[in-house]
Amino acid sequence: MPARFTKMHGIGNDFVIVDWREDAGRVPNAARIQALADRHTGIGFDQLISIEPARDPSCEFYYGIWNADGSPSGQCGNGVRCVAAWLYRDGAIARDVPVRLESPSGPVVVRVLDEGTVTVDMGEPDFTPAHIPLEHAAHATYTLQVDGEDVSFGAVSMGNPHGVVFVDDVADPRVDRLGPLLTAHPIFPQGANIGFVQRVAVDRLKLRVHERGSGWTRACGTGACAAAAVAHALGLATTDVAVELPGGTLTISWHGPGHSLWMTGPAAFAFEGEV
Ligand SMILES: N[C@H](CCC[C@H](N)C(=O)O)C(=O)O
Repeated sequence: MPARFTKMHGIGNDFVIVDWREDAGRVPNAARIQALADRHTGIGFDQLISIEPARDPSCEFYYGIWNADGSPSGQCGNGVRCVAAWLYRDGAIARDVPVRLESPSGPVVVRVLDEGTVTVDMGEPDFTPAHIPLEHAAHATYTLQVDGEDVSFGAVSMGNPHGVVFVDDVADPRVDRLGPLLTAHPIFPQGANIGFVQRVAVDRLKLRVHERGSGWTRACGTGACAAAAVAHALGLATTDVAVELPGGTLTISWHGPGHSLWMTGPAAFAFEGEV
């Protein structure tokens, strides 16, 4: 039986959204996800995202997240903005009202500002190594020998694992080499999304992310959150930061430990389809 889907993106990080509200608890086959994610022989996407009935009674809906390689994830920042926009267009949630949605790593709160803009309370960044997870004692920054050079990075969980490397120029070819090596490094037992941050100003960062399970993407919402959180924690960025990714800019606001981190940005519809 053909299945309907909606193709969406958050500043170029692209998704297939499937409505499984009548179909709770499906666990999609990794090989099937890989086939659909293929940009030549499938639909093509960075992540598959399902909309399902909430398991947590305090939440309105649950959303599942799978990378292009079929691996699951605990959070997707650009994706949850698209889920909110999808539910708003469907009439399932209202505009300008905080709505709790349940991710695999726990609840977040979304608010649809207008058809194409969503703000999200992403919860508090978690720097505890065991929660990232990261195989190391807790430090402000970590240093690894990678590809014959010392690489320093910050590490944080936004519900999924992130490493954050500060560089002088995100266009440096060294970045292309280090991304996959760090994503797969054993210090991250579940892999990691690796962001390379160029500090343009105290309130403006340039960012490229090599995503676990999907590779280089045009944007990574949790990656923007992680970059802003690590930069703020290291005293390199203020509380309100514009994060410029290849696909566009996100606004991140974080007032430090004990506070939620807010992410605001676009969500766009591309097309509907059946597969
Ligand atoms: N690749 C990520 C999931 C998608 C994150 C990204 N697309 C975002 O917008 O946060 C992981 O395996 O944790």
